Amino acid sequence: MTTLPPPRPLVSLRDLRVELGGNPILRGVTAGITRGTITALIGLNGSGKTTLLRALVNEYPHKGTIQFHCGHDHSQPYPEAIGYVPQRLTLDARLPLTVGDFLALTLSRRPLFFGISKKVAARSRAILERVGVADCLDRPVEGLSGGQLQRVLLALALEPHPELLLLDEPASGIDFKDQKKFYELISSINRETGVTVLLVSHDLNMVQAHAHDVLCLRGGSIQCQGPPDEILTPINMSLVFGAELHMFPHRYGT
Ligand SMILES: Nc1ncnc2c1ncn2[C@@H]1O[C@H](COP(=O)(O)OP(=O)(O)OP(=O)(O)O)[C@@H](O)[C@H]1O
Repeated sequence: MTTLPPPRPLVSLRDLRVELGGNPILRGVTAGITRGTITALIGLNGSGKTTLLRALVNEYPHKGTIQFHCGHDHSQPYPEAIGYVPQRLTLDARLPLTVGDFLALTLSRRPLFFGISKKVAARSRAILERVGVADCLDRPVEGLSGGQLQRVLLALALEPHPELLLLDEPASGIDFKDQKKFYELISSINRETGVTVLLVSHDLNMVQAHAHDVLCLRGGSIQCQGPPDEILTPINMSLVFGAELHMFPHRYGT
């Protein structure tokens, strides 16, 4: 019988604590995020999921340890090896940016008033093609649907080659059909590039179908962690959500 090597964590959290406004939000989180997998972070509203993601990108000061097992320097204000798709993006409608302008602001090292170089325009088109929204390049960001905007943000988060992709409820506000497609896209990017994904989700069906590992937060502490089949049980879910939930095996048609 062959013994499988133990999973290698990309990130180890040890006794991670975050206080916001004088209140303890994360209360000693110890967990590992396995390299190359999709880990779903679940829990009630206010349990600290976004706070955990923000601590990972140094947006919130923390106590305890966040250790990245890779060669990159993660002490920078916003580590380059991390891609982030926020829960929501509030844009000022008075600033009519096209998707191309929006991407160029991040991809280009020169001010937008000098125009967009051919290289940046080609790169923008290529990264939009990768997530299936190349036709949005010349459209105003404000006019995009929720699903299109999330794909544009995902395209940006994948630049240039993150080791860790943080997705904060990336499919909230998207209709069921586009949600399913969005999760499938994330799965295929994870398979093709090997990027490690930490994904906040309230959709337990999608978590069961696409995550390799589930991390459950309750009141700022880890309630349980493990593969979906072991974690998404009625007993665990009543501990995490305080409500009786029954999961049924996923049967998506192709
Ligand atoms: N800047 C802040 N100052 C003070 N308290 C904050 C701040 N940001 C968040 N909180 C509080 O921290 C707690 C955790 O918030 P967080 O956004 O991490 O929860 P969440 O699990 O992501 O919730 P949701 O599912 O609703 O997005 C909440 O009680 C929230 O009110």
